[in-house]
Amino acid sequence: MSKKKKEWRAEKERLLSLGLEERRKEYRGSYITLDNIPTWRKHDKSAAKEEEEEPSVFLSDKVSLFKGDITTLEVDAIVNAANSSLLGGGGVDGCIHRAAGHFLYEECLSLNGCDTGKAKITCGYDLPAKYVIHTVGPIARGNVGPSQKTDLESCYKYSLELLKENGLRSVAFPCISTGIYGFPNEPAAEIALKTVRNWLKKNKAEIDRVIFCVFLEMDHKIYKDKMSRVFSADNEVEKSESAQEEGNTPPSKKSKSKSKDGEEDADEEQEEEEEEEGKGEKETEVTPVENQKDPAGPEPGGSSEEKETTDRGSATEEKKKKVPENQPEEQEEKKEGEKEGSEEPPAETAPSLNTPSPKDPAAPEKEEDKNSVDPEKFKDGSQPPEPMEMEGDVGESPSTEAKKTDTSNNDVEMESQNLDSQEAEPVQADSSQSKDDSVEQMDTRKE
Ligand SMILES: NC(=O)c1ccc[n+]([C@H]2O[C@H](COP(=O)([O-])OP(=O)(O)OC[C@H]3O[C@@H](n4cnc5c(N)ncnc54)[C@H](O)[C@@H]3O)[C@@H](O)[C@H]2O)c1
Repeated sequence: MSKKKKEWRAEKERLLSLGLEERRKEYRGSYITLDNIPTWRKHDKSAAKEEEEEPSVFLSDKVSLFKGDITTLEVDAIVNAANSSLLGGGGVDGCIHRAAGHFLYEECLSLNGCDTGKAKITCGYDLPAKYVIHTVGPIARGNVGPSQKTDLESCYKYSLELLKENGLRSVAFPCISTGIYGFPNEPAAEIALKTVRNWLKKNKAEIDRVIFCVFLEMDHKIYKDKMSRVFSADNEVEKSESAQEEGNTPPSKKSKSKSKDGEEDADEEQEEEEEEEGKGEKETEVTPVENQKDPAGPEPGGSSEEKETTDRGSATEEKKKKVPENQPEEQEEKKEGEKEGSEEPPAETAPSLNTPSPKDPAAPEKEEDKNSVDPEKFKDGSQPPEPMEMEGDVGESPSTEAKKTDTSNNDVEMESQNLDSQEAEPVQADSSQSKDDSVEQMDTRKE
């Protein structure tokens, strides 16, 4: 086994054996603990009078909206909006690779890429997150067809299933595909929220928190608006179902039609009702904990910010199944008549460049919302991840301008990687990479 392979594997094993406080000494930057990120329902409660704590049956107690840098979140896993090479790039992908350190790149190198709509898991290394789940969103370039929708939904589902399979309890998602891949923000948020809600309905006991981590003010507004409907505590499915079971709540005004769309119609009707109930403004203001580089570690019984989060070490220890190594997998047999959208993207025609994550090409500021990393927090001399230069949309830069509207993911991705290769010293092109190598960890475990 080469020295490099030994290094990342040894480092992964060492880090995953540490308890929470030990791990905190390894974080590169500041971090925000889970208990400092209020659940969506807590907002309602802070608006209304405090109710006594009771075990919540609400899905809105399982989700949060957070605006800021995903690399600061101390959760079991953060999701990376990666490209099919898994070898870094720009946007949130570049940010995560920079904050995690070079071991992340080394482990990703061993994964042999990832197909669109699928997901793979690695250690988080220098990140406050224990793991990184890398998923590859669809390239939409502003237009959304059925296959893009299916692929984006699949990113969330595969990531959540990987989380569950590895006994992890908290996860943060960025706005997958809405940056350089050009998936329109509003429909992407709709897909993200509904997919997570539908998954949570069936897996409530398996997870403590899903954080929607937005970076742009535009996404913050979209998610606030939609979450006030999709996860409004007054309209939780459990509450209405249990109330109806007790027979003390009339069925909703519009009976939930079980049309061929089944849940879809019911959800839409429920949303119309919720719409009439208005929208609440929800703000999430949390202050990151300065990185605990002090070998003495935080003072025992430190401020609430240093308060033990759910001790991920023990909680995860109890629940954790050993994170399976990413094993190369047999090429999935293509099933006859597979429905559109679940088609595997065509194998990459050209070799992918195993390019170390390039520095982000300077890109015009996309939104008034600046990088949410506040220099104040790093006055102790620790370095924040390099400020994210928002990447222009693929459509904005002539070199990656799609030549036709139905360019497949691979062409556009290759264009953006070519863009990279102009930036970074190209590594030996790995022409051996083929779709056969692409690995779906989750299916491995199912077998
Ligand atoms: N030159 C390149 O290869 C290149 C350039 C730019 C982006 N990328 C990246 O973009 C492709 C994926 O496109 P995408 O639209 O799914 O991802 P993306 O372009 O990273 O955008 C996804 C979302 O993440 C947001 N975001 C950016 N930084 C952070 C952060 N620190 N914390 C939380 N959210 C953040 C961003 O505002 C957007 O809403 C991949 O190739 C990936 O490498 C690559």
